[in-house]
Amino acid sequence: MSEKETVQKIVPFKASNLSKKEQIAHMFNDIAPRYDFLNRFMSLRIDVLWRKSALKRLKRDQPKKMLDVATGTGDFAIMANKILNPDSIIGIDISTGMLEVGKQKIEKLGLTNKITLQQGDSETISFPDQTFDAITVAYGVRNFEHLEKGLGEMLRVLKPGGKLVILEFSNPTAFPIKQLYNFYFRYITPHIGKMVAKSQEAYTYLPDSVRAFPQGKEMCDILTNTGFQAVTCKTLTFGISSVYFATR
Ligand SMILES: C[S@@+](CC[C@H](N)C(=O)[O-])C[C@H]1O[C@@H](n2cnc3c(N)ncnc32)[C@H](O)[C@@H]1O
Repeated sequence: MSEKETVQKIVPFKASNLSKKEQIAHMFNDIAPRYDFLNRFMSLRIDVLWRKSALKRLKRDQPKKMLDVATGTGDFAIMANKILNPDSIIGIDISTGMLEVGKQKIEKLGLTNKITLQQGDSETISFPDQTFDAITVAYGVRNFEHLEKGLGEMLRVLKPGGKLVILEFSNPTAFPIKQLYNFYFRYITPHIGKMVAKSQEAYTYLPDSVRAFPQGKEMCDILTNTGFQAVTCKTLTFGISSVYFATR
């Protein structure tokens, strides 16, 4: 079985008959109210630095029309607006619970004229070909039911020369970070998830899916085979996260 097939089989609710996509939507609906807090708490706010580092790469491209795929509660879209100041950003996600939290944040920030969140599936993006100057995805691609389908759709809606930025967890390889990270992810995160978000499944699914997800060269090859060009990967903080850049 290839890595790709393995990650598709990793689901949050092992006894459920629902598809991976349905389970993912349910899981994120459940944890939506606590999602932002847990992100900051569990990463000791380092995720904010990773997000900034990923988005800064788009500065020289000055994208005007942006799409944030798997936008969740909109954090990446909100930061993209601040750093890149495009004309508009559309965020799509399959979880209505996450979108609801995001919409409230955007309204409070007075950004409804710039950022629009709407329900949408990365595997069937409801925009015409060549619509966007740049597409961003933070911690989303690992959750897709069909990774290549999602990547193919992003390629389709990007303008020629348009840029894709993917931020995703990866597995550190160096001693002792690898050992500390594995211990934290395997034994601590599920308990924090259970206590705070009342969902041990979500925070057990997190390390399981990260472990199985293609990363580094393997992920670059998948992007290249999908049709992206100039694909590069940069690891962040000992390889705990990775950013992939690609051009249509
Ligand atoms: C870990 S959250 C990331 C949210 C946000 N991008 C962030 O950086 O905080 C993953 C998100 O991916 C969404 N997702 C998973 N599969 C999706 C799909 N096929 N299409 C759109 N969104 C999807 C989930 O609903 C969830 O909100």
